[in-house]
Amino acid sequence: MSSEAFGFERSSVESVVVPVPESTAELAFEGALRPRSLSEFVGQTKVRAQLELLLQAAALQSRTPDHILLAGPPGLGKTTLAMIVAHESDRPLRMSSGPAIQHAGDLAALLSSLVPGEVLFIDEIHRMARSAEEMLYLAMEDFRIDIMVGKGAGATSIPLDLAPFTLVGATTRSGLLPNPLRDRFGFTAHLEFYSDDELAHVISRASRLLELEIDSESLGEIAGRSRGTPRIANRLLRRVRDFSLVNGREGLEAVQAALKLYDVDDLGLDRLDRAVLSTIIQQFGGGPVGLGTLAASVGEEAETIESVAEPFLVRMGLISRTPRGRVATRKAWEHLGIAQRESALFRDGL
Ligand SMILES: Nc1ncnc2c1ncn2[C@@H]1O[C@H](COP(=O)(O)OP(=O)(O)OP(=O)(O)O)[C@@H](O)[C@H]1O
Repeated sequence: MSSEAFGFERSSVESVVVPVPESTAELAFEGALRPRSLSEFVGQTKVRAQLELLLQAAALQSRTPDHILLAGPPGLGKTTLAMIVAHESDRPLRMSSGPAIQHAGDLAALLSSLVPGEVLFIDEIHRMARSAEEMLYLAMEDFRIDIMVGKGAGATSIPLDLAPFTLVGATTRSGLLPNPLRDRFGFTAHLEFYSDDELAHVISRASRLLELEIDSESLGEIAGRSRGTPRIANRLLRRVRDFSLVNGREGLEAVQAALKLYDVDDLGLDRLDRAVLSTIIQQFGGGPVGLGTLAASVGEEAETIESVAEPFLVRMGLISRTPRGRVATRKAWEHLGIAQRESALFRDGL
């Protein structure tokens, strides 16, 4: 639409600078870098092969692919894979999320408007309302739902046939899904953290798309601090690009300076990770400390700590989850440069 259509002249438009909120810019950046096919999707070799087979089998039998559950920490490519499933099977994609489905009616409206063969992506499916979950069981199994009309003794249920669809659910907390829901997915993909080599590949692909030149040392440095997560790798690349643009500095030295400025340490720990570690060590003598108490002390949601910080800290061997709570390991004390206190836990080998 032209600027004139809005009732002002082009020259006046050009002089107005409308700031784009950072989150919008980040989202656009993320979208631009999303692989569109399984062959462009880096790493997760096993999951890719499993998905490929599932999609090919469905295509050979001219049916909708089985329902797919994608489980794993944030930023590993669940949304990207859902888009790829739709793209590779040449089907339309509808996107929703658990928090947006707070009543069975929300889900009924969504399901009844699907076109035949559509891929329905529900992100954070573990956060869907319980009443909607129950409706989803029948929908996934028989492509049918029962709609309740009226209340109390006079209530009746009217069955409604749905168009066949493929549900792709994503969750960072597969343990929170009730078994009947989990069992109705034909395939569950557990996404793993990426190796540094795979992340270097992700960053090199993103640099090519952004027409940025980057040497292999810098690639390795960003990859090593990306916490096994492509989203973080792309985000750090963006910060490094900004730093180089503004300061006119390039190469490994610029990468290190940029990441230092943004508080990303050499293991890739960010502010939240370090807050979790230092709280366990400094306020709770290294632990054990329960998740709720830890979250309150750090000033974060327990879910954020459990799904965002903890999987990486456990994977790095910086914290252990014990029946009595979270414990900082010897490596965590060393990493924060705090002298260890001899405790029974260390004697137990933690
Ligand atoms: N295997 C991959 N190869 C290349 N890029 C990837 C890959 N996985 C993820 N990415 C990039 O990382 C970004 C984040 O991925 P995505 O949004 O799919 O993660 P997610 O698991 O859905 O995260 P969340 O759980 O927070 O929704 C995307 O922009 C995409 O470009």
